[in-house]
Order: sequence, then structure tokens, then C-alpha cells
Amino acid sequence: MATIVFDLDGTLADTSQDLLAAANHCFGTIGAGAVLTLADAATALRGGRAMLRLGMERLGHARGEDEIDRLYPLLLEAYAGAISVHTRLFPGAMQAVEMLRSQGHTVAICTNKPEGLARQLLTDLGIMGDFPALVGADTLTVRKPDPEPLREAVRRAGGDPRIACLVGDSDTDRNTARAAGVPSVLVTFGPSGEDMAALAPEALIGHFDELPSAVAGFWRDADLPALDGARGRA
Ligand SMILES: O=C(O)COP(=O)(O)O
Ligand SMILES: [Mg+2]
Repeated sequence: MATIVFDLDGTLADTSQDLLAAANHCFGTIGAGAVLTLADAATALRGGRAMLRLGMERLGHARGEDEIDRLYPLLLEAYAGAISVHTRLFPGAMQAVEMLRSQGHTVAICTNKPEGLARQLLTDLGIMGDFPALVGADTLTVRKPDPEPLREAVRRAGGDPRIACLVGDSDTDRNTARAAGVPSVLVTFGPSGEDMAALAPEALIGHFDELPSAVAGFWRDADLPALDGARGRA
């Protein structure tokens, strides 16, 4: 059986509103108003630095990167203080996890959120105990799209990194899976949904209830390179 690894932001949960609020708190400390709006959800799901960069651009800050470095810890602090106010799991996420586990698969999380914040969020959402392994941005010295955090998440869950897939919502997730030599599933229900097909993942899902059959296809279809590689070396 395989290890199904999930990205967190934009995949398991819509974290965009709480991320945007934390970024706007930072802009407030430099005298700006709410620089980002709900229309910036896609940027929010790319993480704190991406939000600060967009805000700095809008504010016309010349020394943007220095300011981003200075504001980033403030953003993390603000976010930690209100991490689960608006954040919700996407429909069917945990039912899909339950189904996959009942089929004998193992699950894990690989996120570019700092590990502590990811743990805090999963605990608030009441699902920390459902994931035997979690690798965050600072768990190792490298983060996605380096393949190592994905492989490490699989190993920590007790699985074989060659028999795994990554469920995500971004080019980063697609590239991470590709670098690890395993299939990816990209979700199309987020704010960047229409861009996902162009990334040519092995599967696209518009709802979590499509995930178990998408995953089953990976290890049923003998033509998949990742499968051949995994079997060839096993
Ligand atoms: O916080 C980020 O940079 C993105 O987090 P994710 O990897 O869970 O989508
Ligand atoms: Mg994501």
C-alpha cells in the first residue's frame, strides 16, 4: 500500500483568510491599511513572504526585500495568534483520508508552513492525530520543491518513498513530486484551480471524493514511470 502525502495550505484547508489577516496586521504596523483583500487568496496560499512581497509592491516600497525580512517574524507572530479563526478544511478532506486509511494506505503531511504552525493549525482543526507524520518548511534544511521533505514525510509515516504520491495545489507541489519520482494529484477547487491542468499532474481532482479512485489508478496502471521505477528497484 502507498503513502498519500498531503500539502496543507490550499489543499487540506483553506487558510487564506487568516493568512491575509496576518499580512494586513503587518502592513498596519508600517502605517498602511488593509493592503491585501480576499481577491489575493491565491497569493496567500503561496505563503507569508509571497503576501508581503505583493503588499510591498502595491505600497511602492523600494527596499522591499529588507522590509519583508523585517516583517516576516511579525507576520508569523500575528498568524500564530489567530491561525484558525476563518480556516476550514475543504469539503470531504477527512472523509477521503479515512477512506484511504481504510484501504490500507498511510497518510502524511508535507507543507512549506513552519512545522510548529502546521502542528498548531492541525491541532486546532482537531486532525493532528489523523496524520502519523508531518514535515514542515523548517523540519529539514531544505523545503519543497526539494524532494527530500516529501521523502522524509513518507519515511516518518513508515512508508516507502518510491510508493507514494503528493496531493497539492501548486507548481511547487507538482515539482516536488516530479523531483521525487512519484505522481502528484492537484486540486482544482482552490483560487488557482484553473491553472492546475497546465501543470500536467498525473491526476486532477475537483472534490476530495475523487481522491481514492485517482490514487488507486496510480498503482493499477503499469505504464506509470513512477510505478515501474518503484517495482524495478523493489
Ligand atoms: O506556507 C506556504 O508557503 C505554503 O504552504 P503549503 O506548502 O502547505 O501549501
Ligand atoms: Mg499549498
